[in-house]
Amino acid sequence: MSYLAKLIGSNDLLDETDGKERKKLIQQGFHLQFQNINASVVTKKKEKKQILFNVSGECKPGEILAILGPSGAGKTSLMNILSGRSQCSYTGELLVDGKVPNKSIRRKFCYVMQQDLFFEALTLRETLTFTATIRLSDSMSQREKLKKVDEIVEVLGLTNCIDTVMGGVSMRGLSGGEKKRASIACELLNNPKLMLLDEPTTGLDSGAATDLFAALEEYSSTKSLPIITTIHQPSSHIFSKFHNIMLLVDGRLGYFGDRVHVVPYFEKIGLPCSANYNPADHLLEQAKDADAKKVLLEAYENRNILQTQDAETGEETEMKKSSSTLVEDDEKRNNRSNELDLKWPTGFVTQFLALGKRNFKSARGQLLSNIHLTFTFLVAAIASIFWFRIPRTEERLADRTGAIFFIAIHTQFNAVFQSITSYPTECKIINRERSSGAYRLSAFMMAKYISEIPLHLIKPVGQLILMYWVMNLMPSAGNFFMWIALTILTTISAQGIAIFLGTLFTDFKTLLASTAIVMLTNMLAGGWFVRQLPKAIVWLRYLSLMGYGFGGLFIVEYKYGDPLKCAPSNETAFNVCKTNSTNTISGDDIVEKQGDIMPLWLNIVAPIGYILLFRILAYLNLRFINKPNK
Ligand SMILES: Nc1ncnc2c1ncn2[C@@H]1O[C@H](COP(=O)(O)OP(=O)(O)OP(=O)(O)O)[C@@H](O)[C@H]1O
Repeated sequence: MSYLAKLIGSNDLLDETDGKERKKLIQQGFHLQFQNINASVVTKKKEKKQILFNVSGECKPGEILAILGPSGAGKTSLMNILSGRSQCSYTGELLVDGKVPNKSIRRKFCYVMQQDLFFEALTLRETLTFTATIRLSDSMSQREKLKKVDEIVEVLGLTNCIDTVMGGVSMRGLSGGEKKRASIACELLNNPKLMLLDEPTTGLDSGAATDLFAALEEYSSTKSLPIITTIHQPSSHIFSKFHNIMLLVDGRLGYFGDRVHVVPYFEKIGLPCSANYNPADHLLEQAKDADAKKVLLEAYENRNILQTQDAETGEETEMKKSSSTLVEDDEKRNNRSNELDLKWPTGFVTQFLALGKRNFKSARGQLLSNIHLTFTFLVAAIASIFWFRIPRTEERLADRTGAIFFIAIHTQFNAVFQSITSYPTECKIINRERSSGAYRLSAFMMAKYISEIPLHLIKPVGQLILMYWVMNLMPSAGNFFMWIALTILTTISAQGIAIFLGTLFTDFKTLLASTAIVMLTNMLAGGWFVRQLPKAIVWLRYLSLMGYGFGGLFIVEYKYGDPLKCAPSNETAFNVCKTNSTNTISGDDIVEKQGDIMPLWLNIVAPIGYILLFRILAYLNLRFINKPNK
């Protein structure tokens, strides 16, 4: 039995759970109607470009609507608008069961986008388990959720690759077709009431594509689920599964109506399709041909399919009644997206734990990869060679201070740049998940802040353990543990800067450039390279995390360490060496000579402030400014 046949046979897939007693319900899907959708984008040259022109249509429960059209016709743009995730500006009307959809209705839309996005290092099982844990109601036990995962895996034919990593740019994993099915599986776990599929056959061979649509057709009719799909070149077999066809030609409607009427319609307008020729191919050829396009658009302008259909059924839809008054614009849409809706499928704790687990697994693969561990060890080894067993003497004071500064800046640069490298893919996935209302932002942020900390600490602490003894830093347990504590503090606070910048700049090149500028300023203001900052920017010293990191280590090493042996009296830079009979320089003298070193308490309190400040700023930025499209 093919996986599609099994899918058809699975009655459980969309069952709702009601407390202890699980009732099998036939899922009644939504009736989606849209009218006069006009959309435009602003090009790089700052010109407004209209990409959709008065596009109208509908999809009833249990029907499959296929949106066809040549590349660039506007199919994906329309799908983005219907799913509520469009970034372009648009006007028009969209109704679900006769009402403007709110956030909780939109959460029941599932949208399988063209690009499959996953955390590369997670296996398919981990990915689906995460989705089930977070998207299926808390009233289901984890065992039931896992059972559902198994069912979906089986019906979608993914059993053989369940323990394969998802893969992506940096590692190989699932094939394209498997990833597409994995995307569908993730969405099915959300018990959708409307399915939107953008090019679901990409990466599938013709047999698998046919199977997929056979299943979708059956699925749609048994669950009364409306499915809207874009598709490039369906075979005639797949074409026969569609109930309605929408043909887009340069953003305009070339045809919208019943699939069985499409061939007679084309014949009627003078664009006949040869017998035994795939109607889908014919439609696309006409939509590309300059002369045929004109005929198509003119013919369609003089016809209103919705009205024709209504005339056939004798019904007047609410959409038609309200079309002249209910025109949705960007402002209304934004207001609507701010509506308070507390109906999350799962509670904060479930979301926090699941997100923390996923984040940990995903970051572990990246932060503790062999290449990173080798790099960490090599840096520690090279630094240890350069600063090998520095004697506690005045002659080597500059070298010892240089080693302290190196450790302070290396810890921070490492924490920041390692954090930002994962953002480009991570941000896209998270925006997509937030758009579909998968979890609370607060649960995500808390999970991100906490789950990654141990991973971020392993390398700097490991490096420090090696370098501390080889470099001959103050040989006392108290000092050593203070160094470890300060390194942990510096790492966590630097990670906060990276998280904030990552939420601020979504484009990776901009993120990289701005991080470099922030870190350079941070370093220059830190009091090592420039001792006397110009008056106008002296305040930067108080913002420099590098300065606090360096200052803390400096005080612990000198002030709370053994004194240094003086240089010969004709070479010493310390007056105390000329008068002091012990021939040593105390930590206080060194701190005083260095100048511009903040007290230890401030070097601890300020990074703690950074930890909180940048994490709060990152949350507020994602909450109110860099919001995903709803
Ligand atoms: N942000 C944007 N800036 C400029 N042009 C855009 C933008 N988004 C979409 N477009 C343009 O809008 C038109 C429709 O794009 P869309 O991706 O919807 O087409 P499509 O039919 O889905 O194409 P394909 O089948 O190749 O995916 C194209 O001409 C595209 O270049």
